[in-house]
Amino acid sequence: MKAVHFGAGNIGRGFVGLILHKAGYEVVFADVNAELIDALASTPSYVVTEVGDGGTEWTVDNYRALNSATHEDDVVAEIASADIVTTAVGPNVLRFVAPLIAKAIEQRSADLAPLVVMACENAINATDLLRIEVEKTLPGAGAVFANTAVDRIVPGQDPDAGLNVTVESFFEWAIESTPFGDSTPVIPDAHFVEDLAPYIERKLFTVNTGHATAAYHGFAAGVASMSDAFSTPAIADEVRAVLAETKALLVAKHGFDPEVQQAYIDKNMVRFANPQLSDTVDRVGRQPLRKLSRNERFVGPAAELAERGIPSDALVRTMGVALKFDVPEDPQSVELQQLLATATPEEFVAQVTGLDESHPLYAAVVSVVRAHTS
Ligand SMILES: NC(=O)c1ccc[n+]([C@@H]2O[C@H](COP(=O)([O-])OP(=O)(O)OC[C@H]3O[C@@H](n4cnc5c(N)ncnc54)[C@H](O)[C@@H]3O)[C@@H](O)[C@H]2O)c1
Ligand SMILES: O=P(O)(O)OC[C@@H](O)[C@@H](O)[C@H](O)[C@H](O)CO
Repeated sequence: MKAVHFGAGNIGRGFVGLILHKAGYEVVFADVNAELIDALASTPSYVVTEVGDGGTEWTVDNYRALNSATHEDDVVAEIASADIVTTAVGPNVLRFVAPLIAKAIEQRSADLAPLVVMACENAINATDLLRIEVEKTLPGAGAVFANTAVDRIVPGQDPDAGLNVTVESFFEWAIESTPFGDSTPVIPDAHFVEDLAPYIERKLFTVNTGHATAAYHGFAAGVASMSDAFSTPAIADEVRAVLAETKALLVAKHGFDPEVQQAYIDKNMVRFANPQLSDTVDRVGRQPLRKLSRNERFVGPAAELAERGIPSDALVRTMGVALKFDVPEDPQSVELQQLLATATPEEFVAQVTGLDESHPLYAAVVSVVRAHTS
């Protein structure tokens, strides 16, 4: 069995690559980072170290690595004969890998089972976004496209770690089952669910909303590490406040038992504060324009709460604090600061959040942007 995985970064090596390896797949990593690909291609194995309860060490081998910028045809040929193709490149990069997947589907022998395509990104229905991009060059692409929700905190790695990755011991990979019919792939560490929407929304609007809230309040308070941010009582209070709001939405929308959702929040508060994970507010707050966009972890739940007449004050307050995120190495942070300096609050809200003035959340968001810029 063979899987081609785009994005040999943190989650690629420390989560998707590991789980597919454990499931018995030969993994072909494809990435545009030449140094990383050269290192993988010349190293027969790397180690994933899990920290936290029940953590262990895994050695990943039986992989190959290809540079998808310089060896596009080779990558296409690998996908054409693979069982599965996965991505962990970031939602904004899916459009760049899609043409390779489209070419591979076109070249694929009719004797093979359909290719399984799964995007493993922090975005709602990321595989659907990938499918739309694939179908721009190959309308009606004949493959199995399955959405997934991936959860494991994999921080930026120590530069001396080489290919080895330190991750938290917790992980969850939920995959929608319906696209597979009766030929679901065997991936023992994943679980297949009929309706992914509650899983992905619970994950994104709890784990990622809470995480980003700590990152932005932490950045504003001059705190660099995520564990320090979570051990600052005022920041932990802000996280609890936003998660109380997203809980109200998840309970109302998906019918989650409030006590079960509260237990999920409490478990995540412990995960977030794991002192053995050296995670930074710069990583967790990265790409603030993506994080402040319409269907993402703040505007998404806040908009739905406003539509239901339920308060979202802590979410909106955090959006205001996110505007302070000023990290010169992060191109979206630079763009955010330029926009704040040049656009009116109304223009900023329309462009960044996609809310229009008739939306019940619009006035509150314009108001925090105005307070920030005046
Ligand atoms: N790190 C985590 O804790 C975590 C957890 C769950 C989900 N995710 C999601 O996984 C995705 C990747 O995150 P990450 O933390 O691993 O980031 P990362 O920066 O460590 O890895 C991304 C990799 O993608 C590669 N890449 C960029 N453009 C590419 C292209 N056109 N073709 C092939 N490869 C390309 C980069 O070179 C890099 O190696 C994101 O969507 C993120 O939200 C991350
Ligand atoms: O990857 P992002 O930029 O969408 O979000 C940053 C972190 O919140 C994220 O990577 C988490 O560590 C991860 O989603 C945990 O499962």
